Amino acid sequence: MCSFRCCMCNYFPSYEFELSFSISELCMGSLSYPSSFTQKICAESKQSQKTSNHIFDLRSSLSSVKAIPRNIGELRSSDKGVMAPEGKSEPKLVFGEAGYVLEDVPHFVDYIPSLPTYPNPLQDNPAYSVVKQYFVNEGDTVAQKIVVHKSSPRGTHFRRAGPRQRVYFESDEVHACIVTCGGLCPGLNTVIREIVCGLSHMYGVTKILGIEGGYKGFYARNTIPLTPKSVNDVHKRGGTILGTSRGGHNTSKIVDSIQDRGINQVYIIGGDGTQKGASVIFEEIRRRGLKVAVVGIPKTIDNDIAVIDKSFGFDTAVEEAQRAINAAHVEAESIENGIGVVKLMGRYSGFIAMHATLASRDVDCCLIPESPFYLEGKGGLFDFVEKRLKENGHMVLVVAEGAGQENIAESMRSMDLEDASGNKLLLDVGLWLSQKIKDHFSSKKKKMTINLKYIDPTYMIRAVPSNASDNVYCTLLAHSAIHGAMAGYTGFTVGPVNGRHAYIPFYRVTETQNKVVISDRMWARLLSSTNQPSFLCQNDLDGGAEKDLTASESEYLEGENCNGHYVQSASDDGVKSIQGEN
Ligand SMILES: Nc1ncnc2c1ncn2[C@@H]1O[C@H](COP(=O)(O)OP(=O)(O)OP(=O)(O)O)[C@@H](O)[C@H]1O
Ligand SMILES: O=P(O)(O)OC[C@H]1O[C@](O)(CO)[C@@H](O)[C@@H]1O
Ligand SMILES: [Mg+2]
Repeated sequence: MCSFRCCMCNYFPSYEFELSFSISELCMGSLSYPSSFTQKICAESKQSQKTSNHIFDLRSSLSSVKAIPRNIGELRSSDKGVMAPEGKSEPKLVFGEAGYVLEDVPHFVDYIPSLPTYPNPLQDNPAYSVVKQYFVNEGDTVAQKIVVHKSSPRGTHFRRAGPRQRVYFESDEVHACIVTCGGLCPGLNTVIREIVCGLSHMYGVTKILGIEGGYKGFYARNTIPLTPKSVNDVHKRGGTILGTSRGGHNTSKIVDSIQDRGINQVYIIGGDGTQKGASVIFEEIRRRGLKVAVVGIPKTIDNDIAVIDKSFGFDTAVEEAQRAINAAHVEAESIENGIGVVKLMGRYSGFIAMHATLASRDVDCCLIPESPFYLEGKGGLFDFVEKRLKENGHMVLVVAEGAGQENIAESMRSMDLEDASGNKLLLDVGLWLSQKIKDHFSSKKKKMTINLKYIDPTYMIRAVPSNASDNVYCTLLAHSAIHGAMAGYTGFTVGPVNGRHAYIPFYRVTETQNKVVISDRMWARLLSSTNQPSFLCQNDLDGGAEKDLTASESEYLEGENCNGHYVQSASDDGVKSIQGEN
């Protein structure tokens, strides 16, 4: 016998359901396929003249599932979770009323039946026991889209992050590890610190290992024991105390190492590549049937991770960029026809450059990868530089490192090199642009004296410690990650969606990258603040036909998004769903 509560309306049947289905149906099909188990339950509720269309969340009643007198030993190997034919687990979708969809994250019970649960030790923690309703309701979900119309479907939701009433680990059973991968980012040490302190102070965990040097550290480097004492002031330092790397993701060696060391919670901090790696590790762990939670904490200075509002360290980087822009401005305005050029990070997206420009107000022109630009001719960059110099006597130009890569490749031999993770190595747009501007103004035709200073603070803006607001954000991320792992969730990335922390399945944050949408209001704000040309209609300005946009150019023009970025939805119709707020 087992009882359920509807996760939409809290409907709680006054009778208990006879469990006429097998435990494998329960563990496999129910949450993923509403057409199977959920409908079965709804049919039961109809029979008893109760309201229909309830969505029953089995998690809330899994402790009672344990008590079902069916033998777990009956499980066949095919019962170990919902696996797609190629061995990859399928998305867990729960459908509700009015177009509600929950894109749920995996849970141990999906592939390990009959796990015991324990009361959450937080209920006895003096710091938390005073908090009214500290535990989140099992059915709480976070909407991906918050700007809606009367008739809009309710749309995609993610499971709300936070502590649960019951946990799937006893404190002394937990053996956690933390690894940092990819490039540096302000706040890495804060996240490490808060995972260690959170596990220790909230859940009484004592065994926490740091994996040195990124993914390859699992099988090729030493580990460091981490304690609240050893990480006490690491948040004051930039970088990562664990070290990081690119490349070296050997799934079976990594999972062997996890298994051999008896690790059962893996916290993986990194960008899109890292989250892809974490997803593969999760799949292998699930295939082996291990009770190991794999949790991703999204990190990237570029702020291009899909679904989440913002990545940690981004604010710090934008703030640090102000120092370089200020220096460029001081240099430029102190000399006749002074031009300050500042290169900022942003491999495929221009968020840092866009925000740093908007924050500064000293910038005359911002160039980003999403907005192609041209140098010569009417409406081109040279024209604009000359105009600004004539108007103001100086100018500041901010360029994201990924901008204008096609222009550079056209004028010099591109070598198409990649780093160890397969990311394209960029040509130095700052140097190239500075040289082009110098050449243009010193040409016989122009003969205009300019004084150009090129500042390249790219690594400086990501090597600093995180600022106060990023520190708070890192704490929330770490805590949400811990609560999720303790509650038995796995295979997820944690992050804020419209301000609420949520558990997001790996595939949603890795299937696409956020980009600045140049037809959006945020980019329009930048254009109106700098009063720079949009560089979109060279042919128009030259009196020719409208410029044919390439596929990638038109992608950046699609949709309206007030935060200036798009997220491609996983919906079948392929329509881009826009997240953001005014
Ligand atoms: N598709 C993938 N499958 C498995 N592992 C991957 C994949 N892509 C990247 N990785 C691994 O993830 C780690 C980090 O990847 P990458 O160097 O691309 O940085 P990132 O996490 O994207 O961070 P950032 O680019 O913001 O610095 C590397 O060790 C790399 O081998
Ligand atoms: O650390 P590396 O390998 O030099 O890579 C630099 C890249 O990493 C990032 O900081 C994050 O992806 C990018 O902005 C930059 O292009
Ligand atoms: Mg990356």
